[in-house]
Amino acid sequence: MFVDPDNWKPSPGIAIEGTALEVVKSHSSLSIMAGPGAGKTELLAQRAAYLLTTGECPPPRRILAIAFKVDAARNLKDRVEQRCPPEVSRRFESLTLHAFAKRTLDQFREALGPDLRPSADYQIIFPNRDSWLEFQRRFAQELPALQDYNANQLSSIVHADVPKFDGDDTSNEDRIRRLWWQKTLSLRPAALTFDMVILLAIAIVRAQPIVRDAIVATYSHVFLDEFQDVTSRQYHLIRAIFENTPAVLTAVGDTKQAIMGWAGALPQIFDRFAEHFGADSRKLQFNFRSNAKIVNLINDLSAAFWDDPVRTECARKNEPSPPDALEGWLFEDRAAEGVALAKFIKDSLSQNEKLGPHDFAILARLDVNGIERRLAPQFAAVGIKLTNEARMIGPVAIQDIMKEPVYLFLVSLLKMAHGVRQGSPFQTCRNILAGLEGLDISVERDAGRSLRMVQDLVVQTVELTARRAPNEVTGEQVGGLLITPERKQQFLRTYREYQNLEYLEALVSACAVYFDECAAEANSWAGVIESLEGKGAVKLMTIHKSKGLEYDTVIFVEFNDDAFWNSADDVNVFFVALSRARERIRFSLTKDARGFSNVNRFLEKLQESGVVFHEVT
Ligand SMILES: Nc1ncnc2c1ncn2[C@@H]1O[C@H](COP(=O)(O)OP(=O)(O)OP(=O)(O)O)[C@@H](O)[C@H]1O
Repeated sequence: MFVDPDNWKPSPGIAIEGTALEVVKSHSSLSIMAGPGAGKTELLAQRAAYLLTTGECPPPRRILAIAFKVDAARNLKDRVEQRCPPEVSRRFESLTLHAFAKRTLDQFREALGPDLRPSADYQIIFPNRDSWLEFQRRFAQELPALQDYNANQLSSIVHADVPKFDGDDTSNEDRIRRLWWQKTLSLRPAALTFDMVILLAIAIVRAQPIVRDAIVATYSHVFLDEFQDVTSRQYHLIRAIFENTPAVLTAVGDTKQAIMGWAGALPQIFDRFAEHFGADSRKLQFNFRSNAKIVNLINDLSAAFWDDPVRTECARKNEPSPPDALEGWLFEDRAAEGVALAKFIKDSLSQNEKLGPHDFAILARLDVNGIERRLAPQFAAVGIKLTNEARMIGPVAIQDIMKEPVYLFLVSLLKMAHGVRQGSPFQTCRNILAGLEGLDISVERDAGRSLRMVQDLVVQTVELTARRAPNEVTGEQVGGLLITPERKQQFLRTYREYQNLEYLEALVSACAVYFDECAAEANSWAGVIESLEGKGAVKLMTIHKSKGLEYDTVIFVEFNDDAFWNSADDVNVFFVALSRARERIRFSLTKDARGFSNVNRFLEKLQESGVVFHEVT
């Protein structure tokens, strides 16, 4: 049933040799540092496939993959699902640290003493500056010391640790912390920030070794993806559970893509990890993503901006790079820029039939909504759709909706109902359904059952949609048909990230709204499906959202002082954008921008590295 470790092969098209192979097969904890496109995510996916299929992670034990952002968690899960059969990938759990902490609290809440135990229906709150000032104002009489601190300081004090309810308070900070926690925990439902959830999860595993043992017994291996973005509190939870246990940890990251410094990401995290988990470190030296010209540019700029640059080698160096791989454009104003970008993409599409609109990404640091308003009409004028996938529909960004199992389930059924086979909709639908129904499709009887269930659903979808034009069917009808109340309960039980029914319902409504938007613009079901999959549109997103993704052509807009203000993260943000491109990158500047003094250092280095900036009239 298991593959012999010596006969294990990576997935087709993936070359795993040398250090990478050593990492895949490692029995000890390791940290892997590597530059962009070095295959860090792929390496974790291959290691998961290796551990699960060879029995190094034997059933019922599991792999726990923790990422620090929702997108990274989903990316990794998607890759493992693409590379392993469902009965294997089911033992791979990929979730954010927040979701993991919340799950720990939800499962073991009773282990907390009465002073710290929130009500079972607690809500997550996101206090902003005004909330802290309101707290200060309301309780100033009870605790005058509150007035000595500003909003940021109050947040730090409250989240430094769980409060002590016994013994004497030693300081004002202790008293402030205790007051906040008392007030929020005594609300019905209780109100907790995510940091409070993490602190409570730490308190549980510290106080109850049996809980810690249960978690460690579940997971033989732990992956930490995008580890450069971990904060001190998050890292504490990982230590509190896994330090000095047999769990084998694999942390991957790129210190040069650390763009969460503003959110408290820990510097020197890899050194700490080595110290606490005895983890040796490894470096990956190839860039599998970008062509030689782009890799050279990344190397040149790394040498210019960092004291400790690591040169990466282009794994594709024998392939030719396009002559126009790197260019800068300077436009008179934003209106001229919009027209030219639309024309550039339209011309590129007509010159290269292998490209689709979704191979182009427009990246900006900020204000993608404003950029969408500005560019969308100009793109529409030449027949190109632009999707701002960072736009929120209800509580979720479009790009997150697209990765949701609920959404994939709906889209796969629409695809089958309308004969679209690309992307294996049958497998997607059956795997999700098997998970929901608890069926093991490697067993013949369950395989047959899941097949019949899929067929039934396809018939229902055909009945609802086939004889009508897309804009005659609403998203609500599709959602109501396929995501019944019982099905919602199944999703809640199966996908732990769907934390409660309220969230799931908001998500289903968001899917419906997005369906309506796609249907309104398309004149065929194939067109709707293309839009639903984000295929027929050029992508517009923030650089933060582009992390972990890649595109044939990346156009970097608003490269000016509105978006770069000499923050500590500027250089890393710039590198993240640069390294998303496989074939071509464009830097687009407009003379009507506020100014270029903060980005001048990038512009100078780009020109020194051979990027030619044309004035476009
Ligand atoms: N070992 C490999 N052999 C062939 N192709 C690979 C290999 N590893 C990764 N790739 C391909 O290279 C690209 C980049 O891989 P991946 O996204 O895993 O890199 P990463 O290090 O996580 O990138 P980043 O940190 O820049 O987001 C992907 O298209 C992936 O399929």
